[in-house]
Amino acid sequence: MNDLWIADSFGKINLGLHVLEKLPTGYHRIETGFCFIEWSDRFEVSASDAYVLEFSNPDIPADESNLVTRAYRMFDQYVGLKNEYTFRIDKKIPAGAGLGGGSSNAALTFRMLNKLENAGLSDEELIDLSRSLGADVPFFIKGTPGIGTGLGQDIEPADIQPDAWIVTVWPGFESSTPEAYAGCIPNPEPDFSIKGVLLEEDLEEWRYLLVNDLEGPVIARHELIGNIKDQLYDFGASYSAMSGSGSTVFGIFDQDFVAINAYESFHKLGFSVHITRPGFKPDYGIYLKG
Ligand SMILES: C[C@](O)(CO)[C@H](O)COP(=O)(O)OP(=O)(O)OC[C@H]1O[C@@H](n2ccc(N)nc2=O)[C@H](O)[C@@H]1O
Ligand SMILES: Nc1ncnc2c1ncn2[C@@H]1O[C@H](COP(=O)(O)OP(=O)(O)OP(=O)(O)O)[C@@H](O)[C@H]1O
Repeated sequence: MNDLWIADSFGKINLGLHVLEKLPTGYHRIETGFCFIEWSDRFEVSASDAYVLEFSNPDIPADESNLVTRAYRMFDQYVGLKNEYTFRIDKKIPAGAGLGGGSSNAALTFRMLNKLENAGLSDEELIDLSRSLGADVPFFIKGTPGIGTGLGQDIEPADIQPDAWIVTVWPGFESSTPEAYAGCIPNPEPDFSIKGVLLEEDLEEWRYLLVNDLEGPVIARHELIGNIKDQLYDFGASYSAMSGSGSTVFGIFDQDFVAINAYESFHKLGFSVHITRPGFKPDYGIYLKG
């Protein structure tokens, strides 16, 4: 019988983001804090005669442009595949939402192929292979909360997963990453570092110190993102911000009943909303089904 392997592809949020400098390549040097959310896609993978990619959500293009296909082709090119595989993905994380769903899928594709093919590549080797696929992919391969510098791909593990509830609210539309960066004026010398605030300041202080430099220009185009942020503060969030280049907004709450009230209120309004437990640690296991 053909083995069926399952694993979860988790989303991320950015706890603050400084855009420091525009580089000659057009990319930007940044500093950001990455942590995990429980919102995840489910992968089911088995060996097959040819490569097949299927999504539960037909809106995701399952073609050569897909980050799973690009990771698959790259692994085949640089490492070599002995078998072909079918990937069935139950897609729950909204795309273009600032939650890194596509990047997380690419990272899990590398990790699954590495395991199923017994290729034995280290995380660092997988990270080097993945860099051209997206700025967020190395974080998802590393699999630990941390501070991202450079293009956001140099990850220094740090204990920054909030010991509090995270409510993530997707406003219902995509937000463009290139447009978000293009709308932002880099500041090479911010008054404080994201790392310093996340490691040294209490959660209650974050709203006065932390920023996401991409937020202003994106809110100027999408007022609803700013409204959701205000609403999360009204519901009692200790800290609220847009994640990455948007469109998702998150609120961090100290108390469970306050977080659950915010979650339920957004849910009633028809938003796609998710909640992450304090100190959440993703299960990075790849398991045989059955
Ligand atoms: C906003 C973040 O999610 C924060 O973690 C990332 O910086 C973006 O990650 P991503 O979506 O994986 O981004 P990529 O697919 O690598 O790049 C998309 C586009 O974003 C811009 N980009 C991205 C990363 C970076 N450090 N500087 C940039 O200017 C570039 O215009 C690039 O063409
Ligand atoms: N496997 C995939 N899952 C989701 N989107 C994908 C995938 N492959 C390619 N894409 C495309 O990539 C684009 C960005 O998707 P993704 O969900 O990674 O964005 P994001 O959450 O804004 O990422 P980031 O936070 O890294 O900017 C989407 O427009 C989508 O069509």
